[in-house]
Amino acid sequence: MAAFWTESDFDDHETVTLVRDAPSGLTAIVAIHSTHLGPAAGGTRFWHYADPSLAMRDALRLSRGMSYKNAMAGLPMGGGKAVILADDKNTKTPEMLAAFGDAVQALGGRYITAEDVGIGEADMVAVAKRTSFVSGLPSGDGSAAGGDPGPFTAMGIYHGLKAAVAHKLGRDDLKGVHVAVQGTGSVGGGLARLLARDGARLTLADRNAVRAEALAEELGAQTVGADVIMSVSCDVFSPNALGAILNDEGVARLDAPIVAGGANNQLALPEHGAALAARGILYAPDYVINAGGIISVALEYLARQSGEHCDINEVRLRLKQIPERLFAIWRESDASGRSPDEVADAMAQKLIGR
Ligand SMILES: NC(=O)c1ccc[n+]([C@@H]2O[C@H](COP(=O)([O-])OP(=O)(O)OC[C@H]3O[C@@H](n4cnc5c(N)ncnc54)[C@H](O)[C@@H]3O)[C@@H](O)[C@H]2O)c1
Repeated sequence: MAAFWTESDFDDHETVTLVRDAPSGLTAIVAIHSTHLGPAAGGTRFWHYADPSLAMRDALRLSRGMSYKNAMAGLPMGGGKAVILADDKNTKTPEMLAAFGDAVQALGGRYITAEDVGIGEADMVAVAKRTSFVSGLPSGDGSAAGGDPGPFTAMGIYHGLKAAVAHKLGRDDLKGVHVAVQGTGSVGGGLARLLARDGARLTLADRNAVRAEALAEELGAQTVGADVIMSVSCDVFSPNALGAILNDEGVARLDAPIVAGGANNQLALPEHGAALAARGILYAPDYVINAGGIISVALEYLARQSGEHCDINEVRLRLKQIPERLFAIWRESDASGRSPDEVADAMAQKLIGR
């Protein structure tokens, strides 16, 4: 693999910091893609990578995604992302989190961190002991936004999925609309509960079959194996597990007129957005539909900085605006013939001055 600084993912970043703390064993990358709209906000991923260059690539792609996501969500935040390189036993210690907090503090507020895959609320509380540039902290009595972003992400996807059904199928409700949900974790599980409440017909799959079956029993849904969920004949395929599932094979397997779900980086390559459009499948760009979590953590952070309480109703209001952005993208896509992901990227790049 070429040196990371020659990679195309690298060269549109403002700064990329490699953090090493020998006493704690911490190795981390903090990628700041853009601070054009405000401090770079984006979570910290804790993951074991077979090759460190894959960690760099992940950080770079995810931080650029955060710039686009924050801009399209109308937040006064730029985009960044941190990756902590875990060992093969996923050893995570308080010393490591403290050293990571010190590294975030040393960036002086250019990067604001939060939870991501492998990092939970308790970890953020540990990081917050060393830096104030943290969000996603527990919200206490539930009257304020903040804490685990998963439920807010799920709520935003629910609104966006309804918008997709209205745009593509001309339906204002979800009664009997068949949704195939890939991944029933924090986001997919929360989404499935909201869809069930509206009378949607659900087919669920998770690599952890026990988890999918328990949720199916609770909601009166069906389950299928994780290897076949993408081929289920349905109205909406909702990816809420892994990225890069919309590759040549994945796009060919789909038997649904809509793809609307929360997984980050769903398109394996940009050309797969065009491949979906060529098949007549409506795509809800991932970073637009899954912005609910960052909306919550960003508003929590901004409120805390000004010594205020973040009103959960303000977050709910902003989540309800996700459909407006999607409709604008789809209208532009219909008018121009460009795929929705291409339209969304162009809108986001304009917003961040690129
Ligand atoms: N949590 C958030 O607020 C948030 C925000 C934006 C985007 N996302 C993205 O949404 C996705 C899900 O996040 P989450 O927080 O729900 O994670 P999670 O770990 O709670 O849930 C993910 C679920 O997917 C399952 N899974 C993994 N591989 C699978 C496969 N091949 N087939 C079926 N199921 C599989 C896992 O077993 C797990 O149950 C991720 O791509 C994440 O990056 C999450």
